[in-house]
Amino acid sequence: MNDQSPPLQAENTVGVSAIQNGYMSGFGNGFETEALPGALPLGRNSPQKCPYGLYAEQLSGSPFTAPRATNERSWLYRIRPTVTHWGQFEKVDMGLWRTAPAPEVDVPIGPMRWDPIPIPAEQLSFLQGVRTITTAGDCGTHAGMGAHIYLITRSMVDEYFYNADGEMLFVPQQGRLRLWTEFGIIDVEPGEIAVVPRGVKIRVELLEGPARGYLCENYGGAFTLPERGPIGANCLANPRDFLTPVAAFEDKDAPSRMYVKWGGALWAAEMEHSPLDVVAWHGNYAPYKYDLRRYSPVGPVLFDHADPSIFTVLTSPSETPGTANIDFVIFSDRWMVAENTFRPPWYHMNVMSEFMGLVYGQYDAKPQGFSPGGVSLHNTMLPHGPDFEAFEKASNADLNPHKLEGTMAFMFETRFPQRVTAYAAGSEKLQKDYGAYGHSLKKHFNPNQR
Ligand SMILES: O=C(O)Cc1cc(O)ccc1O
Ligand SMILES: [Fe+2]
Repeated sequence: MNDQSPPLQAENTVGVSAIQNGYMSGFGNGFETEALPGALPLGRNSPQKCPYGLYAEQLSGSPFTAPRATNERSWLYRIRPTVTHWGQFEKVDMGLWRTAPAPEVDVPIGPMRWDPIPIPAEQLSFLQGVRTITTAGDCGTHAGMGAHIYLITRSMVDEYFYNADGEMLFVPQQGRLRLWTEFGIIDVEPGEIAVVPRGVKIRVELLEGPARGYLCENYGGAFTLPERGPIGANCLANPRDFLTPVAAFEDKDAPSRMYVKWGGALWAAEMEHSPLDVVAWHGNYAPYKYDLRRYSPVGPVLFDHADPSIFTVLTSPSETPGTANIDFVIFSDRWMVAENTFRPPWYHMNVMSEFMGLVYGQYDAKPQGFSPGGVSLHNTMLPHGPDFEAFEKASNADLNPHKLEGTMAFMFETRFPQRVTAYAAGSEKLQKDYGAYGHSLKKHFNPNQR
């Protein structure tokens, strides 16, 4: 190796190479991976006998007949097919997890904001620790979302779960998780996200805790990368930065519990072995993770503030072009350079509804009161924008290039109005006076001075 060769990574590249031990790089690729040599049948999906005495099972995330661009399925070669895991299911308590439609309380006609929900000392597994803040659309028609906070203080042990109601986008805010999935192992921490497609079995282990984060349960079209249009072939979220785990399996016989969220209810059955028994798999329907700090934002380089859609990481499309079921949008480190421009978000009203969270740092439209771990909700066609402090500061600031640093806010934006749960409406963390933040904005109008 030549001593003069450039460093492998640019100065501001985060972490190590995309191809890390245990992950494969790319978004929506047709992957193939095996945890035992030769476990993957060659040249066909369903041989008369699979290697190692495995069972073949197809997991279809899209209708069989979906166009190629949206057709998603994987073939799993497992110790036992999922039907063998199937015991006597009983409905169990869902805790504070809610599913749309959930018209529990009247939704206030105003902005809402919550301080971070504290993580209790009590033992909470992932399933016990989900607290729904809002629901939108109708899970039964595969439209809309649930927006949740998760609080985790213990690992799931011999407990497994899959969600038939939607795919799950994890946005960790505190603590590290290991998602043991049928497809392999994903470690995820604040600054990263993980997506578990509908129907994929998992066990959530707490690597470093306690943990808190946001969870978007997407009842609609699977998250995909947004079109880049005139931006071209690069920037925003680049496909190579998405990481899907290599196959890993448990051959474990032990009294276990299988939980399934199905039709808005939680069901549980006893079983005698781990369902994370997939020795090899191939296909394009699989969980993945992504480091949000790899996102390459594109924005106004001369003047004005662009629509937040330029910061879309993933989008869940609806049947209507351009009308997302959900957009997952981030506000991450970036330079603000626009001349003669009010640089923070403008005042606006939006037909889409906006659920926001903060992973770390400060959000420029709300420098105070919106804390990491907190939530804000700006519902369909309700006015919002910078608070007094943000407005006065931005309208009087020197417009030198300025870097917003150490910040990671995000938005789950959906085409549907969001309903607040009884839990969220009754939470003592709901900021009672937030709805009136607009009142402190001053009148500056002077007809005699342009
Ligand atoms: O309301 C918000 O804070 C989110 C948001 C940010 C932005 O830059 C433009 C529009 C928008 O809704
Ligand atoms: Fe907004």
